Amino acid sequence: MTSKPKDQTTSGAKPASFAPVGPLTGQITVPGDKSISHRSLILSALAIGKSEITGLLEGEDVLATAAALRAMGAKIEKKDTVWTVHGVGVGGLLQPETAIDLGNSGTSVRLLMGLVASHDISVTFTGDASLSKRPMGRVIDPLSQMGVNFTARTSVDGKACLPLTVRGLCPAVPLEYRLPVASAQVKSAILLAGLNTPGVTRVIEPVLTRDHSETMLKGFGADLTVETNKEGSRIISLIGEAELSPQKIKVPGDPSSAAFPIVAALLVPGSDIVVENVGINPTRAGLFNILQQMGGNISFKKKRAVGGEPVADIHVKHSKLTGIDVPADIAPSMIDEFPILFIASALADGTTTTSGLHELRVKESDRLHQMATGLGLLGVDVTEKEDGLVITGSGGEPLTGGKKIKPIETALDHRIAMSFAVAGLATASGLTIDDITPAETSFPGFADLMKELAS
Ligand SMILES: O=C(O)C1=C[C@@H](OP(=O)(O)O)[C@@H](O)[C@H](O)C1
Ligand SMILES: C=C(OP(=O)(O)O)C(=O)O
Repeated sequence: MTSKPKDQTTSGAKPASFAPVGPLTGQITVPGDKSISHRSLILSALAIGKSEITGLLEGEDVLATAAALRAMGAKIEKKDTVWTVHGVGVGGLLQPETAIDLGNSGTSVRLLMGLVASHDISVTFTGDASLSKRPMGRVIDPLSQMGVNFTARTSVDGKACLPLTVRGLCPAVPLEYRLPVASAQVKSAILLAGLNTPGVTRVIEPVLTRDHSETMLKGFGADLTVETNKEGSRIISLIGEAELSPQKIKVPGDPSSAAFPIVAALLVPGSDIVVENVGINPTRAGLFNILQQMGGNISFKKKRAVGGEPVADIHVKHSKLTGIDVPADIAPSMIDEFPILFIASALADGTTTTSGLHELRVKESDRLHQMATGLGLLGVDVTEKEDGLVITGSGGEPLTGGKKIKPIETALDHRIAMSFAVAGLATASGLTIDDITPAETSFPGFADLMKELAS
């Protein structure tokens, strides 16, 4: 089982202060990609035989996925730097003995709901205060159409939420499903359910989202094809009752984690850093593109492929940034990077507008609201709209919030915590966030790494 979930009322929250530092310099690496790490463990657990994973993100979210898979029969262990997974084969998951606690991790719960849906087992999932508020109907709806049965708690606003129980069906009914929301988690849940389902499971994706599941399913030997129809939608077809063969996987550094030191280096005068071995898959690299358009001096060195994913060393120098209109259609390729983009925008010259970001309201926190509130405390000119923020930046002048203001609330959200940690470097006299511990979900060692860059 996972460690005890953090809860806002009883947690061991650790406030932390971040203040201006000298130039950031040096070469660093960031922890492994979270999305690829979850999928590496899940697909390895379904292969027959031993897979080996290096570079796995050892953050709380991924460790929660590992614990869940162990509870369903996979043997997962770490020796030196290598994780080995002895898979049970597609269809071979066992009934866990107790409920599975997935802590703060939306990806874990949504992907695992799909995974267990086509097994003849019944699994109860729980999570922390943040995960328990997030909508699960988006996964329950398609999987129910496959004949799977769910019981979920209904939230006060009528949403299906954790705790929930999935009663899997084997064989499930194959599904053709058009995604009503741009979500790689929903797409992946359906494809994972399709692995143990006879016939063809098909997902129609009108808006491209991160494509790691498709790439990795093919890499493990699944019969999966992707076509684009006349309207430009992707049609992903998977032939079920698949046999997956074990793999050796190298997980690249997470672009969503690299985003924090990269924006910090853009903001702190005199900085010059290289973040090595970062994934630059176009379905994930929207932030880098936007920062370049804002005037960020960001260049990609030694571009190469690692395990089917494009990777580069990213060189960043301090830059004067200019506000821009961020097109709504770039959102899926930088969906987790908006909090840190808002910090960059708060220091840019001119106004940055964002739109089409309803999804940000149902992440680990309501990210539009948390960011607008925190930026407001720092004296930033920010307007919260229904689907985005409008921010007029300081033109590089330090933000005026200081130690006198109350701690910025992070609401169990790692990206909010790390974004305001970076903002602290660009204040006149520092700031305090109410809890740095959420960073452990995706970026263990975040605060130490930032200190290392400043020393
Ligand atoms: O599939 C994934 O690994 C993820 C998909 C995204 O969520 P949505 O599918 O809800 O957009 C993203 O926000 C999350 O951090 C990871
Ligand atoms: C939204 C995120 O993750 P998850 O949905 O897995 O909790 C994130 O990492 O920003």
